[in-house]
Amino acid sequence: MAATHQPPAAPILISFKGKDELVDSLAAFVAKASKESIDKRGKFTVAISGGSLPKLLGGLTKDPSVKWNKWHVYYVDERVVPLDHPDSNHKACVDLLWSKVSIPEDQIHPIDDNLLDDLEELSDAYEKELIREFAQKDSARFPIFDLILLGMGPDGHTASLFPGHELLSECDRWVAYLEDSPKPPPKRITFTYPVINHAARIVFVAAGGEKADTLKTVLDEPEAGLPSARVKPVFPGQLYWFVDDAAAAKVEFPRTPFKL
Ligand SMILES: O=C(O)[C@H](O)[C@@H](O)[C@H](O)[C@H](O)COP(=O)(O)O
Repeated sequence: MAATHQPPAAPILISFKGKDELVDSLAAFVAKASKESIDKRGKFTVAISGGSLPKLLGGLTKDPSVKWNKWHVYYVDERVVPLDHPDSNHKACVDLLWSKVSIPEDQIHPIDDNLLDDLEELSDAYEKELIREFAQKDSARFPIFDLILLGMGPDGHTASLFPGHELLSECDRWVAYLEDSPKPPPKRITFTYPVINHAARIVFVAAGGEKADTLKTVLDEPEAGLPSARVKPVFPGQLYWFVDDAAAAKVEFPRTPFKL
């Protein structure tokens, strides 16, 4: 189809004075994305990474307009630990987000923590969760999430896709595993680039001066190929960067004013 041959749209960089402004605007953006999807298709499919992201999404839980019962939630990457372990991304999201809102339990999709001893099975099982949600109604080769939310590590990694790792070139699987993550814990599963890049909207969220050098490299020198710079939405998807001024301090890439 002609549409898929279009080059990816340029990222949209939005920088906020401080974290509070970032949190409020991110909440408003996600609430709007959720409303648009629910109005159009009756549901909102979203995938979330770990790290500081669940906390930065906290503003959403105060928005009474969000129809949580239409949300279908997945994890972009997950640490291979029990679901009640302090390192679990699911646990962080439950504690900071899902325990405060009313998403039906069967619409929140954590990893199967009966399979922690077999990473191949664990990642296959998670891939099957995605197939159940996405593959029945259309024969698309990859899932198309309404929204994927990502963080970025100081080495430029995103999800559990790390610099120099062989998973950077994984193009067939939807969900892959690794046992050698440089960021602890070492065992993780992760969406691959094709899944991330097929989302309708991809939003990176990064705050704090310790991300300034990496953000500059990702946005001003994408050819350096850091994992976060390899996130390039397939047309007509759109990539956004929601950052604070501290993270954007060194970036020359043009900012776009925030508007809903
Ligand atoms: O589970 C994880 O470790 C991640 O999904 C990872 O990719 C994270 O999003 C970044 O490392 C940013 O983490 P911070 O937001 O905490 O810097």
